[in-house]
Amino acid sequence: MTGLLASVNSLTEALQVQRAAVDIIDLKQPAQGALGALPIASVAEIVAALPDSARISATVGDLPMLPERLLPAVRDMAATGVDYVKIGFFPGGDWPACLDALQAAAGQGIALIAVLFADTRPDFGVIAELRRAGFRGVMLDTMDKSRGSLTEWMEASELRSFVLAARGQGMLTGLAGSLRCEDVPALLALAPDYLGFRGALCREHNRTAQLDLDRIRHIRAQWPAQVGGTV
Ligand SMILES: O=C[C@H](O)COP(=O)(O)O
Repeated sequence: MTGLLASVNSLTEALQVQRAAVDIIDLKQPAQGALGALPIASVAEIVAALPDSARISATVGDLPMLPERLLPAVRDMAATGVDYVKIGFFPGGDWPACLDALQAAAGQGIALIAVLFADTRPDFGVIAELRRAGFRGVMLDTMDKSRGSLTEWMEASELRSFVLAARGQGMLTGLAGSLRCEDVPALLALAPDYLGFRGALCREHNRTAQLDLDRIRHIRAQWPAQVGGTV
C-alpha cells in the first residue's frame, strides 16, 4: 500500500500531520530550498516529542555533492534518531566520491534515501549504484519548484520505469514534486511506497505557507478508505 509523506517544518506541524495519520513525517524547511534542512536541534526536539511508532525522515539541506559536506551532515542528522536521512542528488560535484563516502554511513546502519530531481532529467542507471552504496530508498522530486511538477516533467511511463527500477533493486520508492490532489489516483496506480507532499498541503498551494488541515484531509481522501486517519 502506498503511504503518504508530508513535509513539515516545526513540531506544531509534525503533530498536526501525525494526527492526520500520515505515514512518513518528513522534516524539512521549505523556505530554505527544495530539500532545505531544519536545524539539528529542532529535528531532535521533534523526534523526542513524537511517539516511537512515528516514521520520520529528515533532509540534510540543498548541499553540494561533495563528500566533506554530505557525510558530516548525514551523520549529524542520523544522530537525532530519525528513521531516514534524505539526500538530494544535485547536479555537479562528485557523485562517485559521495557514493563511496555515504556507503560507510549506510554500513553503520543509517537508512539513506536518495532524492533524484526529475527536472534535471536523471539517468535511472544511478539507481543500481545507489543500491550498491547501501541506500535504502530512492525518490523522485523536483528541484526548482517554480518550473513545473513531477507529472509535468515526466510521463507516467517514465515514472513507472523509475518505480520498477528501484523496486527491482529492493529499494523503497517515493514520488513527489509539487504534486496536486488530482495527480494522486494515477500515481497510486504506479504503486510507489509513498507519495510526498508539501505545497498541496498548504494554503494557496504555497509550500512556505502554513499547513491547511482541510487540504491534508482532501489529499488523504484520495487513498482507499481503510487507510484514512482523523485530523
Ligand atoms: O518530500 C516531498 C516534498 O517536500 C514535496 O514538496 P512539494 O510538494 O512542495 O514539491
